[in-house]
Amino acid sequence: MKAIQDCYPPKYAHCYGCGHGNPAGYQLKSYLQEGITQARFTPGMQYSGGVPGHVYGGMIASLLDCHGTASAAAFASHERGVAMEEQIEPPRFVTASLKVDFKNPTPQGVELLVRGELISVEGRKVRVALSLHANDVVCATGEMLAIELRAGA
Ligand SMILES: CCCCCCCCCCCCCCCC(=O)SCCNC(=O)CCNC(=O)[C@H](O)C(C)(C)COP(=O)(O)OP(=O)(O)OC[C@H]1O[C@@H](n2cnc3c(N)ncnc32)[C@H](O)[C@@H]1OP(=O)(O)O
Repeated sequence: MKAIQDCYPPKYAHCYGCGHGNPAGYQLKSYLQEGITQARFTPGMQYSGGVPGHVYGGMIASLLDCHGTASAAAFASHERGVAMEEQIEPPRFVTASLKVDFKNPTPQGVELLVRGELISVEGRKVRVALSLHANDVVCATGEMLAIELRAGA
C-alpha cells in the first residue's frame, strides 16, 4: 500500500517529518486503512527527554503533528470520494492548532505506533484525534485542527 506522503509530487518531499527527500528528517509514512490512519516510528536515542530512557516530548508532538496533517489530507480526500493516490495534486494541509496530552512516559528503543481518527471535516478545516502508543500503552493523545492550503498557496 502507498503511504499518504508518497502520494505527493517530489517538489513536496522536503518535510522534516515525512519528506522522503529530506535525509535529516524522520521520513514518517502514514497509511489510511479502514477509517484509521497509522504510522510506525522508532526515534533514535538522541531524542532523549529529561528522564533517561524516555523520549523527548517535542519529538512526540512532532510525530503527532506530521501524522496529523497527512491524516487530514487522506480523510478529506476520502470524504470527497477520491483516494489520495488518484490525485495529481492531493490536498495539502498545515497544522493550525495541535493540543497534546502526555499520559505516560514514552520509552526509548521501542517502535511507536501513531494513530489518527477523523473527528470532522468542515470546508477547509479538518479535525483529527491522535494518539501515540508504545508496547500497547497510550503514551500521548492529541487533537489537531488542520487547514487545507488554498489552491496556488
Ligand atoms: C506546505 C505543506 C505541503 C504539504 C505537502 C506534502 C504533505 C505531506 C504530509 C503533510 C506534511 C505537512 C507538514 C507537517 C505539519 C506542519 O508542521 S505544518 C507547519 C506548521 N503550521 C504552519 O506553519 C501554519 C501557519 N499558519 C498559516 O499558514 C495560516 O494561519 C493557515 C493555517 C493556513 C490558515 O490561514 P488561511 O488559509 O488564511 O485561513 P483562515 O481564513 O485564516 O482560516 C480558515 C478557518 O480556519 C480557522 N482557523 C485558522 N487558524 C486557526 C487556529 N489556530 N485555531 C482555530 N481555528 C483556526 C479560521 O477561524 C477559519 O475558520 P472559518 O471562519 O472558516 O470557520
